[in-house]
Amino acid sequence: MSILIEDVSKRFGSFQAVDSVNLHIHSGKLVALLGPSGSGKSTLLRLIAGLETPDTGRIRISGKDMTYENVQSRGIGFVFQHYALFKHMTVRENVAFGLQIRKASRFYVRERVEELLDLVQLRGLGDRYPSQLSGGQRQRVALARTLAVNPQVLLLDEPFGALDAKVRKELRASLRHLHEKVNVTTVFVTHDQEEAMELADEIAVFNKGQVEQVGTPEDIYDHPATPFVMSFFGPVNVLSSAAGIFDLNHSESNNSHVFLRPHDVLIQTKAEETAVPAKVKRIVHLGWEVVVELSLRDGQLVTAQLTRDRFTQLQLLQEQSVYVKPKSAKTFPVGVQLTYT
Ligand SMILES: Nc1ncnc2c1ncn2[C@@H]1O[C@H](COP(=O)(O)OP(=O)(O)OP(=O)(O)O)[C@@H](O)[C@H]1O
Repeated sequence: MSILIEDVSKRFGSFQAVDSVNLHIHSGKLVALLGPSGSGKSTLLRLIAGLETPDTGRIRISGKDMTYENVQSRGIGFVFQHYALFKHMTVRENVAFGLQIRKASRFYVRERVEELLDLVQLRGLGDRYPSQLSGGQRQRVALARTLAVNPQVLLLDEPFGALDAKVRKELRASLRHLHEKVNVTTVFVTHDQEEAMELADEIAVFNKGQVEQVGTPEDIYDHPATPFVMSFFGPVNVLSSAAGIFDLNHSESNNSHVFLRPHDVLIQTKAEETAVPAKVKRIVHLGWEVVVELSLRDGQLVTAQLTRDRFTQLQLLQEQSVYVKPKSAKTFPVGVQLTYT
């Protein structure tokens, strides 16, 4: 089931939470809404669910205008960060709940619940109560309970937000696995760039209520449309002038900022036509990678990230004179919003 968001806006008092958003979520895809806190992701999710009504625009699910339909008629399953399971019910009873309300036959409920417990890898825990489960297991029950009634669309609002890093990683893998099996159109809110990249078929990057870019994780990482998007996706050097890092014949004008990923800064010990002189200021060892801070000839600082092997090859020392050149860089005109902070 596809979801079409057409020019949707939502204001709370004088605050524009969602600002003229257009987004096409294709059937069967897992799409992440990614952005900093307060950028409007959850509000858009609530608008899709029917928990809020937009001020302007249309929301179509499978082609049907659902903008003013109530929550129940939208066929949507919702999982929140703190999903309240029924504490007095076992796992099995929790998963069965929606089916029993819909008066499904006892036989169907029994079969379906076991199938779902299998799907979320909780077979054998059906008789436990929520208090006897870990946080990750509870979110799996929440997913099974939501999927039990075959929603047309699954909406997840930071579902792993309250869990520790290791459990989050495990649950990401199981959500991806589950999505491949169930193939329900899924919209996932997160502020974690790595989570979005690992899970999503497509990412919509939010900033101040607007969508800055939509694309596959590779697309967005390799071809960020704006400085905001580039700086949101991992560390980046922002240089105020191109002259410091490009050789002087380079065509980049000084009316632009240069955005350069640390792993795209190449260091060498010998002079070369396109490399510019720099000095090693600081060396930080981080296990398999080494971060080197350099000062360029015009005083600008730039951070390079290299593998330990490459570092050992170069045998860099503090205050050493070296040569650097960008493997790849992006320039954005002066005057646009530079980063998300
Ligand atoms: N019901 C409401 N009444 C007033 N303001 C609201 C309401 N819901 C959301 N907002 C405001 O709208 C803005 C966007 O909120 P939203 O929850 O959509 O952001 P978000 O990107 O999901 O951020 P987070 O990750 O922190 O939840 C926030 O500044 C929030 O305070």
